[in-house]
Amino acid sequence: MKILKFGGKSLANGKGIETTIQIIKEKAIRQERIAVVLSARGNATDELLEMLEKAARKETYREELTAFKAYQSQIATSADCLEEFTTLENLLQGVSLLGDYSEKIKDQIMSLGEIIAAKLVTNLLQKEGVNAHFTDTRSLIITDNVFGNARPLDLISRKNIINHFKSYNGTTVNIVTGFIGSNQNNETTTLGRNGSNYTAALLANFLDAEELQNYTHVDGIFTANPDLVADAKKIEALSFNEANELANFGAHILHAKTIVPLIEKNIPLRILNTFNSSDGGTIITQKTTAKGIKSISVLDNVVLVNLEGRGLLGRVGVDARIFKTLSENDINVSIISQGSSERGIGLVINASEASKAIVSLEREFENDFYTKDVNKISIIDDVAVISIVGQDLSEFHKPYNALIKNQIVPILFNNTVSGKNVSLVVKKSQLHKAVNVIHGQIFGVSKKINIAVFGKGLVGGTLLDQIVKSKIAILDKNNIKLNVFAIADSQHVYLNKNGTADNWQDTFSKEKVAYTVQQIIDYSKIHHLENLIAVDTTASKKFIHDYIPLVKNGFDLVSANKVANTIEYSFYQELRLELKKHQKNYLYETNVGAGLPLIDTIRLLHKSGESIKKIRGVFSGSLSYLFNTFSVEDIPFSTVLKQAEEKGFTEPDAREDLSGNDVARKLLILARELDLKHELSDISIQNLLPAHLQTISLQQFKENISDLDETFKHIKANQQENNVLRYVGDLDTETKILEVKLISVSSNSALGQIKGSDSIFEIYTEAYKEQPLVIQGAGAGAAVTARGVFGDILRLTEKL
Ligand SMILES: NC(=O)C1=CN([C@@H]2O[C@H](COP(=O)(O)OP(=O)(O)OC[C@H]3O[C@@H](n4cnc5c(N)ncnc54)[C@H](OP(=O)(O)O)[C@@H]3O)[C@@H](O)[C@H]2O)C=CC1
Ligand SMILES: N[C@@H](CC=O)C(=O)O
Repeated sequence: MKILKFGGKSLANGKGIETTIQIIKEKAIRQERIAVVLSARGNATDELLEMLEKAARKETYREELTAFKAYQSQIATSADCLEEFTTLENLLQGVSLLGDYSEKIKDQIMSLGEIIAAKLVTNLLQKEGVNAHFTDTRSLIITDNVFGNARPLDLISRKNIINHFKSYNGTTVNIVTGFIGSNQNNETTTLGRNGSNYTAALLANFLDAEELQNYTHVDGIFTANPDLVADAKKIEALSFNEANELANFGAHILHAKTIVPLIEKNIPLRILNTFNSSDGGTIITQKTTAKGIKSISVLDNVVLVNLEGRGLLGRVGVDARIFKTLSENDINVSIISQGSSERGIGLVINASEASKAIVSLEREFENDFYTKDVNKISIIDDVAVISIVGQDLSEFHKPYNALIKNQIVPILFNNTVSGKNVSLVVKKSQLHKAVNVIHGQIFGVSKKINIAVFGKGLVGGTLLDQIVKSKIAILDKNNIKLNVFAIADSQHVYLNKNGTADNWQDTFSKEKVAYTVQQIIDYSKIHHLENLIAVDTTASKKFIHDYIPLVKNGFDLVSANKVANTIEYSFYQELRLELKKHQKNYLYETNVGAGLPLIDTIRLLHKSGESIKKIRGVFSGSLSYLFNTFSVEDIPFSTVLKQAEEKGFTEPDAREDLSGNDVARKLLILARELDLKHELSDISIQNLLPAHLQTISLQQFKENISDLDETFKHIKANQQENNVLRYVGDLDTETKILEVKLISVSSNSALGQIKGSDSIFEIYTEAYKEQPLVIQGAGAGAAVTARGVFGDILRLTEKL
């Protein structure tokens, strides 16, 4: 025989009840031997409780009662539930008159949900030609007198069930009320939390069933709650021991008491989805998988009780008093944590028992308050427990580090000595994000990186296209899901927590909204986005002031914008202090040499103690292109400048290049990498712009760029033969002189031979004294720069 158990959602009006009837009917037609245990339908249990509470408060419950009756009789009007409805009315009336109720009355009312469900389903099945028999467990499962959480008396209940199933056998399908029983005085009792599952497990045990099939509204047991973790995966099989661990830590389908009767007789439990009959569900047996399973479960209706006191140190019996008090008040403790200093103890209990716990503990420790041995008993109520079942401490550093990187600092953590289980208490507001971070780390399903791109111009736009093109390959190869949740320009943002579409330009123009950076930060919080990166592909002097707020709110930074590294040194320092404080990273490899690996190389040499004496070369890709081309071709300077702009080599305002400012910024960035505390004003800069072009608007400048032609024609003509023009930077760490200027060099020299938009950096160090270390290559351009920014993002993903 198989025991089938259907939960409330499977029995709700509409698709639920229709599918359930179909499943039972098909099995009956195939002459499978089955018995069916039912919960109350839909939200009946909650509705009954609500009506009871209202009646006890002497409030009207009429509307709810009418709705309850209408809902319950909607599917089978001919079914005779009149008796139950009348009983319900009478009981509620009595409670309303008294303004109170006993646990006994409560059990009578709560039992009606299951009785009505079993009567209606029996009726529907009979109409379909199934030989269904309504089986009221109040006459079979005999319990003790603990109303609300009654314990079945094994021998008599077993005998009753066996006898009943002997009488009603063959083609009979017994439709059994879950959750309820009666005491030896024939008074209705209920079996407490998970009561219907418990009834099904008892039946399976008493009848030596070959399997218990628990029909729910989910496909089985998952690696985490799919409502919280989109990447959660179904677990195909697990052992009773593992199920027990999960049961203890929030997997509601698997209450420990429902597993014990199955373990006793080695009866497999299969969790199935009524609404997805093709899925095989999760099977739970004695067999342990070689690797062991891992699953994350959550308890979010808990509080943390904290008992603190200096006088607790070394005192014998304090813990015993705490637990005695709690147990006398029927309060279950799920997690305990005590420091070796013994100055405090933290306990996790059910939220509903918080007040009771505080009152009873305060009473117990009343004298200790006077003697000041105990100074505080407090409750932290906005907490949740995340348990990683199947996890021991040997690999716990991975999820733990990931939590810290995401600014989630667990309030408490605890592991089991035997078995594998680590539990963390976190703030409830951080629960969603924390579960996703842990899940990503443990299952390596894919690490989701949530990216906000500020600046969607030449570089930012190219970066977004590169991400669109490569994200699937990165997911396949590196298990990293790049999720661009925000794209912003100076005025608008397009936000989507699930990532922007591949045609991001269209979506941006259709769905953009005005924004502040704080709103983007808030959005990331509301949607619990983890592993946050803010990418700055603007040239904005304003946006860099949002770096610190972003860092404080959990963002790592990647920037192509040089401004943050080149404004006053005090900001440079402050930013780094905040980064350190919040354990965040800031990568800006493209600040000097676009996609060339320059900053990393300099940093590595410097860190390793190699003394860098001098860095010189052509730092600017755009100026390189300008002078490489202008020196060898007979065309006006303004024409080459336009070409450089069109090729994306220049700054958004090319005067940043021609003024020498951009090269100076690069020099300053390198100097600061070498711990020189220079300011931009310390650099000697040769400005190539005539005064009248410096102060006009960008538009006016573009209209007047031919004003540059005569000057540069003259400079070019006044060189020695075979010489070419190069705009160079020179950083001398010994003299501490930093200068950028236009020079004329032999076309045969190293500087004279560079082509296109190539930058060249000659690095002179202790080891590279005579022959410098040379890094050369494209020093500007949207594609190489975006690739460099992308490289920084990927480098960060390894750290997250
Ligand atoms: N080109 C190259 O070879 C290299 C460039 N870089 C750097 O890359 C950066 C981007 O250059 P590029 O793409 O050419 O510039 P663009 O002018 O093409 O694009 C700049 C983008 O930034 C946006 N923006 C401006 N201010 C803000 C703000 N406060 N908040 C959000 N977005 C803002 C602009 O929006 P809006 O249109 O609304 O103004 C625009 O979308 C620069 O800092 C540059 O120095 C670095 C290395 C090499
Ligand atoms: N305008 C800059 C672009 C990169 O920083 C340059 O030409 O190097």
